[in-house]
Amino acid sequence: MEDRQATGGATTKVRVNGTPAEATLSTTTGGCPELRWHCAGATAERSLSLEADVLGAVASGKEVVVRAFVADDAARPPPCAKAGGKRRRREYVFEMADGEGAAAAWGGTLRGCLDSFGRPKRLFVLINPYGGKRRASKIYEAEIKPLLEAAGVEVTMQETRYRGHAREVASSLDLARYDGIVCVSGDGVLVELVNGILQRSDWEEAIKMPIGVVPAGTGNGMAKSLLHAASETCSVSDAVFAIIRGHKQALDVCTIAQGEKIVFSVLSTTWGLVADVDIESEKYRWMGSARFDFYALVRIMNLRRYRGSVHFVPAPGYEAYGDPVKQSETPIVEQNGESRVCSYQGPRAEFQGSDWRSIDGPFVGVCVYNVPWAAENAMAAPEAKFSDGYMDAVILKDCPKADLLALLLKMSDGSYVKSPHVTYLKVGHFFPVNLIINLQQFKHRANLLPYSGSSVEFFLTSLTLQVKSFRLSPGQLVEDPKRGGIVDVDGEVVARGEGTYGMNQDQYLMAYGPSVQLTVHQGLATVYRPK
Ligand SMILES: Nc1ncnc2c1ncn2[C@@H]1O[C@H](COP(=O)(O)OP(=O)(O)OP(=O)(O)O)[C@@H](O)[C@H]1O
Repeated sequence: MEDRQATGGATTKVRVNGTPAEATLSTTTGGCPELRWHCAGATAERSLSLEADVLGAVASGKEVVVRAFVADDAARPPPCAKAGGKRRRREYVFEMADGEGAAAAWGGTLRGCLDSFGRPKRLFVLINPYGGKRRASKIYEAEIKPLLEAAGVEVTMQETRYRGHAREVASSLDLARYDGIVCVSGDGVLVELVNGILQRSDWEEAIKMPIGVVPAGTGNGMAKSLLHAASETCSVSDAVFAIIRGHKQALDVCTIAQGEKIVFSVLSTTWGLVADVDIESEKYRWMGSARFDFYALVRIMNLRRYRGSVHFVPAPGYEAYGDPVKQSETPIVEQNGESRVCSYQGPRAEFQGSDWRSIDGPFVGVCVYNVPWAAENAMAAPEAKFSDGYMDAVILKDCPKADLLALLLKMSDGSYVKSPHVTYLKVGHFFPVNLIINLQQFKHRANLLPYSGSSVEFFLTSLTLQVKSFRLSPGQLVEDPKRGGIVDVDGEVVARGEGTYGMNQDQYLMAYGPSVQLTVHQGLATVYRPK
């Protein structure tokens, strides 16, 4: 009888938080299990979707405690009503009129249901206490830990102690002990994590580990992109709830290589205005995310234009952009990672025979994006998709300052890409497997490009060897030919020219000059998404 009630949706007498009610636990309603109850004297029925509203449940004696995370406490029509607004934790205590046996049956059914959703049970949580306004540890204690505890998730927590620590941890973590890894940070720790995983000898298995991002940094572009795509707010609690629910999303990973030097990217590669703002605004970190707006204004008022050119193989539908490149000038690039077999080296790619197009500078900036949001308040690439195997390129040529200021104001909803000053395209092409790319030959050709003593090249490939390519040949400032720019990958400087801010502070991974090759591996990584 009790079992039938639990699984078949029959109604049973209960007290809900002390109020007499009739309740139904239905696990069969259109594949969307739910808990409904009608309190005596109430006009409306209440309901909880186990998948979308419930964190966890425990039975004890005659009671079943259901821990929920819901938008409001008002009645919502079943089944599986969509919650809206800010979610809060609620606890509902169901005291079963039929006693302990009924409570145990409900408890078992609820746990069985929640288990069937494939939610993570053991998480490794990385916290960057230095990121953003340096509040990540407090946010963890106040907002994240209580939600994970309510969901019964076993947590191993580690604070990052220095730059590069997340990468080190990811490169040696015993992944068999966890169902997922969570970054409580900005995008920087996420990128380090992906890089650390891909440098492991077991990278092929390791990169399947789902990664969660909780916004606690300055930029938070990945968290915003994931939450916005599901019409959720970019809040800590919504991000944590998404991780608890355990839905997954494939994510493209770009490999950027210069000879033996390799870095992996999940967000963006930028050169010119955006890179300058990202890197040079570091000195205003205390402002929080306002530093980007403030410093963008400074840079627009003192606008820099960079000589250079871009070459690309357009995705279907974007073939009309730029000028055709003669077949004889098409770059041929070689990639040979076979000598280094112990970590991920990026997919093989070939671009021979592609219909290359080109755009010549000077440029205010050139950006290539993997996800729509570059930061919480900047929708840089509105058409970008998480795992389409394409990169979205935004090219900004010379533009009056007043128009640039207007564009800045339109960054928040992505409408800036409609400006006549902005060229927005997807770059891509399809190629067969097993290709050989002659990097040396390409380097030679790069020297023939206008303005380019230097050349940076991006090649984008998918797992199924859909190949997309974009070549950037960054040159010197128009206003100061002795001064170069910055090539920024996911917020880190990978190459910088002479005379740039912060020059000589660090060893940079790549030289501002020789070719860099970028490939996209379609859907290589996995992230938690809201639904
Ligand atoms: N304890 C620490 N001390 C100093 N730096 C750290 C520490 N832990 C992590 N980092 C570094 O902080 C950098 C920024 O991290 P994160 O992205 O989480 O924050 P953020 O505020 O969004 O930063 P950014 O604005 O650079 O994106 C990362 O490159 C990371 O390596």
